Amino acid sequence: MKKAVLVTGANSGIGLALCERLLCQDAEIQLCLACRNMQRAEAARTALLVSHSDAHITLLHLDVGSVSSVLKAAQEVKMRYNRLDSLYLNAGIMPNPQVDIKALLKGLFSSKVIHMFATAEGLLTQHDHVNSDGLQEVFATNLFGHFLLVRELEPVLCQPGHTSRLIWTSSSNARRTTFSLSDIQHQKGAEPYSSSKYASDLLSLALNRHYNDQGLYSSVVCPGLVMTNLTYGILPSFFWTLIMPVMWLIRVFTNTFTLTPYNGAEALIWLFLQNPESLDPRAKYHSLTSGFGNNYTQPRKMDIDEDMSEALYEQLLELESKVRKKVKKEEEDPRVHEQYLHQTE
Ligand SMILES: NC(=O)C1=CN([C@@H]2O[C@H](COP(=O)(O)OP(=O)(O)OC[C@H]3O[C@@H](n4cnc5c(N)ncnc54)[C@H](OP(=O)(O)O)[C@@H]3O)[C@@H](O)[C@H]2O)C=CC1
Ligand SMILES: CC(C)CCC[C@@H](C)[C@H]1CC[C@H]2C3=C(CC[C@]12C)[C@@]1(C)CCC(=O)C[C@@H]1CC3
Repeated sequence: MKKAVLVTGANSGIGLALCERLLCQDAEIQLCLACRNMQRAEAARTALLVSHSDAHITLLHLDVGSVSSVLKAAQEVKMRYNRLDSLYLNAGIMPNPQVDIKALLKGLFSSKVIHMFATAEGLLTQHDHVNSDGLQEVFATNLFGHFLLVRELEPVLCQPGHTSRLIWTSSSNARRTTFSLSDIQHQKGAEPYSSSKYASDLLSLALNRHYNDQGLYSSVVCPGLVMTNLTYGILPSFFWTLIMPVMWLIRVFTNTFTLTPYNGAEALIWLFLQNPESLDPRAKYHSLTSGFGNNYTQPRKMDIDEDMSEALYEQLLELESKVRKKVKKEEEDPRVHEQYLHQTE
């Protein structure tokens, strides 16, 4: 039976490299690229077909940061597939990032320099905003849209007698101190990216608790520091190219500077090849690249606890029920959405 695999944010960076590597692993898979921009999705499909001309690759329009788009895309997936074997929750954003140069210089001369390069702790802030659903954009894209997608796809992910897997692209930037159960959308702080990634670590644990008995398993991955559109939004690409030799040197000490999307996709591919039942729900699987350029995957325990993950899960269920009610009302009377937008302004 051909495996069906769906990848969100598949048109560039780690998502696209993952698709390429999945096709190298198993040329028979039915691969679905779920993207918000269909032109970029088509370009990615064309690029993949150059090296895998017989591959079965379909496109799906999905803006994971929009509730209505997620619901529509999920309907489409349920029509196309009886079962999904793997769902990669990879799409992600880091809007308006700012590097704290002072903290970077200070960190360079401290004993925590390696930790700083591996996690970016204390180095990065972002400016987030409210989207048209009235949600914080980073939370909506990196976490909530994906949560809603999983919930909607339950019938194709939880098939009797089969196991399916969810694989979240999290980050080493995920930090407990940036996340709060009293502000899960991170409306108040300046580190929405870190908060959303920490929330995905917590959510993965909760999903395992609630869905393992239905054959659905969830894991989280850290791809390391990878040169993609996301990192080119932090510093311009010419700067990264200029300091590439410095980064190769840093890689000798941390192994987390995977640098290329191919290397960054290592743990995502490794998980695809494992029996999901054998995986540790409390581990984050890191893509690592040695100083000699060899790739490997390493599980590391996450700083998460069951109570916090359950509390987040309950809040997400509540929010899900609210947005579903709103969508239903809007379907009945489109003016409700306009009123709602005025209220959130
Ligand atoms: N690069 C790095 O160093 C690291 C990245 N990550 C994570 O890896 C994942 C992939 O990012 P990366 O490859 O680096 O960056 P890219 O910007 O190259 O890829 C992000 C992908 O997500 C898509 N995307 C963004 N917003 C949406 C949306 N609303 N709906 C659908 N798709 C969307 C983008 O589409 P579009 O082209 O239309 O913008 C793009 O395809 C992210 O979750 C990121 O947080 C984690 C750790 C380190
Ligand atoms: C000499 C250079 C290596 C200086 C670069 C300093 C910083 C811009 C980077 C150091 C650690 C990096 C990092 C990320 C972004 C760029 C750095 C802050 C991420 C936050 C990118 C997205 C992630 O999910 C995790 C990365 C951790 C490390």
